[in-house]
Amino acid sequence: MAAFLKKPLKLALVQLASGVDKTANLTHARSKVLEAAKAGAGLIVLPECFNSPYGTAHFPKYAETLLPSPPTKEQSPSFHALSAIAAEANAYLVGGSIPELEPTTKKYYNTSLVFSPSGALIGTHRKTHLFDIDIPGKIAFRESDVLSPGNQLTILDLPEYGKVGLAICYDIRFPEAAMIAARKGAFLLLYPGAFNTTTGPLHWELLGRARAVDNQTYVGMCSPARDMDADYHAYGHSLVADPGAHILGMADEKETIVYADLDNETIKNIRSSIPIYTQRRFDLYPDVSGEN
Ligand SMILES: O=C(O)CCC(=O)C(=O)O
Repeated sequence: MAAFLKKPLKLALVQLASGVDKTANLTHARSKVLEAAKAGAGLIVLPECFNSPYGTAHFPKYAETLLPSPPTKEQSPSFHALSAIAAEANAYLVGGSIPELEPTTKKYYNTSLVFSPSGALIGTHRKTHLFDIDIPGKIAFRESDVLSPGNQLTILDLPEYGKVGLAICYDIRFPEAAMIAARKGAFLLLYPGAFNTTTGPLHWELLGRARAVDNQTYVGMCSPARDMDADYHAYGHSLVADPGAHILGMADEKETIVYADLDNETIKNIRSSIPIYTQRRFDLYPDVSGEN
């Protein structure tokens, strides 16, 4: 069986406590990422909207311009901060997400930026499924009032380790993209995400373990810490599930770093004991084969 994960990897999910001050948030993110790197993490993840409050009212105020790439420091302080932090940490860094303003179309996106240990941009993901829900009496949210959806699935290639599927928060509810990333050889599916105190207890862990068991890959979900002074209360509970859907580590709602050691053996073992990879009937469902 092919090695999906070329060598063991320590993953770190930084459940960051952020406030309204972007510069302070970036400085704080740096210290937590360096802490994770010092603990041996080779891949470090920040949450969705890690340097701003989460919410439609906040997206335009905090949006940065990323195109044409590379942006100037004035256009995107977060791009430059993340690049420098990745290089200083000497680790892969997933800059959870930031609100992005596309300068030509004037559209806003919820965009993740990924940097290599040398500080080079190696991938971006614009959230493809926007968080538009209405649970009467509980929570109504319409990202699409402000944001536009991205139109591409994202699979990162980390040369030393292997492939990682990347998507953002509500994207996790759509198993098709996860399945395609797994079929293309991803060992890990990563979701920076800010669930809330209604859907979080109901679905957060369930969805993480479901994507893991569907695909027999590792899954990492990285939330902001909960801020009761903010208008949106993130669920927290950043977690890592293994390819057998065991929880390797999970936070509560406070700021912390969740670590997990990932290896190829675990993927191989689960795939040989429950061999759904060789039992699939793509003749019955060719459109989810990942071959298209
Ligand atoms: O799917 C959910 O319940 C929450 C999603 C969310 O908070 C988001 O996409 O930002």
